[in-house]
Amino acid sequence: MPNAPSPASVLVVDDEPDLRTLYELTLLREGHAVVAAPDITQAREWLAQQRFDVVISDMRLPDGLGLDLLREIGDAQRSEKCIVITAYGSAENAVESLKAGAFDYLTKPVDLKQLRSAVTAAVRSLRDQQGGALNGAATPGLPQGGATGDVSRKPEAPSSGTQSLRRIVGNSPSITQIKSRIEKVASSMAPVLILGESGTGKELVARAVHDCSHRNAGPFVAVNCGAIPENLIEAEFFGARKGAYTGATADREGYFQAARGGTLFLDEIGDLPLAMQAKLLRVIQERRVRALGGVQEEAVDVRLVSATHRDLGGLVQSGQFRQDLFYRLNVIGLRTPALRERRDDLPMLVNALLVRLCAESGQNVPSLSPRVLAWLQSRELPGNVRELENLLQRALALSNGDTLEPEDFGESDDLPEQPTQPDELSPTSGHMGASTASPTDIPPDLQTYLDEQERQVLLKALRECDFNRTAAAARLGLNLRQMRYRIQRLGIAMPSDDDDT
Ligand SMILES: Nc1ncnc2c1ncn2[C@@H]1O[C@H](COP(=O)(O)OP(=O)(O)OP(=O)(O)O)[C@@H](O)[C@H]1O
Repeated sequence: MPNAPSPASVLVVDDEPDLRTLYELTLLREGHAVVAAPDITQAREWLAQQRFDVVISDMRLPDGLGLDLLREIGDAQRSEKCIVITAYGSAENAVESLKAGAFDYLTKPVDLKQLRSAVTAAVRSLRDQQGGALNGAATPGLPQGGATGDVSRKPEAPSSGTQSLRRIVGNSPSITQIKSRIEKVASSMAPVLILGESGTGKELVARAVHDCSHRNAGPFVAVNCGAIPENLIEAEFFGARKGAYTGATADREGYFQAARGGTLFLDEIGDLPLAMQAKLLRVIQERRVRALGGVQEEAVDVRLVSATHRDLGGLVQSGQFRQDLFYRLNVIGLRTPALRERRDDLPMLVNALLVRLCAESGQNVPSLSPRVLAWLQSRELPGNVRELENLLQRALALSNGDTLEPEDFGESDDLPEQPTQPDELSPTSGHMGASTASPTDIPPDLQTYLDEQERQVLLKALRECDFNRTAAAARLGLNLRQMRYRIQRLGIAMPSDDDDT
């Protein structure tokens, strides 16, 4: 991605006069307007007078920590993007700064190229949040003394980000929460670790983090750490020079180089061999990589997002995963919920997956027999959304009508009995029409609509009572006989015929 810097106002805080001058000159040469302070007290004075785009602060200052300044800026809900400079090897400070809201950190001795690109990235992120408008404070020539707009508003995701977030289907609190976390954390450089069972959408979330960030015009490189042969892993990650190993007939880039200016998604990070974990840690600490067989190191400008379905904390305990790497990767933690934790999202997910699958295969979207939904609701689906997607794909392939029936799923053993009541949604009502119709819509078939509502309520009660009919009946103010009758009439599949399973 081209790094054309947009002029910005920068405050540099460092107690070493030579370094201060070096940073100032470097940034002035980029066209930024720079002021400098030797300590926190003077930095506060500058901040009281005007708003900056970026604040670069050393961690250790004569009258306090750069982290304190960072926290003050955060507490005051100011818009400045902060970059903290930490001593080499002080991983804790860097992680703490990112957790406290720093946009990025640099390690001493500061590489000037990295300084320039960190500032450019910070300015771009700020401009994205401000809707791309270069306002008054962005113009060099300080002081401005004015506000740069409403800093407390939520950063708005760029349009690719909005689309990416829309792809994460669901209305349950856990999904709403993860989407708003993605928007919040996207703008910084802090590493993100996504934990969740297989098929819960970890890659979707990783992509949304990238698409919502100012790096979205850069590449998103996804790597499955468990799928690379151990002897090739270093070359795959860091690149290799010609002749570095048998078969390396030309220089080649690694994932880190390919993701330059963008995001590197390390999927199944729990499967990374220990030797490679040490090398990855070094790259994160030093922000530089050296290709296999290469002499020179090169700076990397990559945001890391990792994911695993494994219990990473447990792997740390058993010595299979380095604690220091875990700490580095887990600056921001996100958790994708299992499908069983958000059963109410199932109709919406089925709907969205059917639309997507049919669009991909050029099919018309079929209607869905309500028995299908009841059947799906009663299944455990340990493979989560991916399993649901596979089931629907198979049903689409097997079905030869306009309506998907449980029989199309090819697993007749545990299918509910065909109810005697007409329970099919008319194709004109659209698939899922009855279950998703809002109460203010007039349903095309009142009985079907009411049955579907009743089915949803019964299923919810049954699930909450672990499919114990007696308990679920009590919750609903019914007796057991009434409950059994309704279960049978609505064709709800139960895990067992026993009343008190
Ligand atoms: N919330 C969701 N909304 C829509 N589709 C989803 C959602 N979650 C997952 N999917 C779909 O399910 C499939 C699996 O998702 P994804 O690959 O992101 O899961 P994962 O957690 O990374 O799985 P694994 O751990 O096995 O790699 C994809 O086709 C994805 O589009």
